[in-house]
Amino acid sequence: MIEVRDLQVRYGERTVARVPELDVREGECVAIVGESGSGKSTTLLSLLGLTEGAHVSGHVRVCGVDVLQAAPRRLREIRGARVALVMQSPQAALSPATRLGTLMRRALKLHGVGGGRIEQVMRDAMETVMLEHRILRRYPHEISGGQAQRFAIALAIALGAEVILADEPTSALDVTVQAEVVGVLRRLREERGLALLLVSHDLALVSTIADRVLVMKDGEVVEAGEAAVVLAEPSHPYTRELLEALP
Ligand SMILES: Nc1ncnc2c1ncn2[C@@H]1O[C@H](COP(=O)(O)OP(=O)(O)OP(=O)(O)O)[C@@H](O)[C@H]1O
Repeated sequence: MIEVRDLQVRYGERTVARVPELDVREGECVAIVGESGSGKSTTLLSLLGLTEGAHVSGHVRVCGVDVLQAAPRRLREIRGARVALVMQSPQAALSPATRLGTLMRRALKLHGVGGGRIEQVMRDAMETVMLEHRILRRYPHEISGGQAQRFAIALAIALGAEVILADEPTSALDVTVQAEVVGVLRRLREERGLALLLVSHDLALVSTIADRVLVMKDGEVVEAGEAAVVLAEPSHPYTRELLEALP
């Protein structure tokens, strides 16, 4: 679903991310970890051609689309519908004066889901993320951070996403709510075969969900491999440092 080779993202003269190789297949979860400023978000955004003002080179294929060569129209087709971006605080991205149900209905219409099917698709998506249907009548400021995160995931599912790119999806949430959101993501990849690329600085979270891990520092991948191996026997001093910093 995601295939990256020799990705390089530059802002002016400065290279902020270099990723030699990154693959995420159906039903897999790969995590990118590293401290603030290490290039994690830049890498994630470059997969959808969203690094405005950057010079991006290499090979990036997402859901069969050659992202760095594709026409804007082709990129818009995968953004949102086939590839969903889930950010740290989705509430900020939701229109404050629009009820959640209206917002989801509009998104579905925009992506061509037929009128008769819309209500059923919405019901199924809300059920999948374990949100009560009545939440759809609320405005974004009337829901909690965990509910907003699950709503963002529900929207992705309703639109038929095959890939979820999640940037620190749980870092604004308290521990029990984090576990709920992670549970939803885990189920989606197991039951629906969604591919999940997760950016996080939280190694405890990563260890519970990721198959593979890329560790980034100063824009470079310093270590990559099976999550269980990297987290149990880190070979790079920086990964050891990250692990030692765990509470
Ligand atoms: N639009 C931009 N113009 C110039 N530099 C940028 C731009 N966006 C990001 N950068 C730089 O790229 C580097 C990597 O940033 P990035 O946001 O990818 O890091 P990160 O690992 O995701 O950090 P965080 O966890 O804080 O989000 C940073 O030094 C940042 O200043």
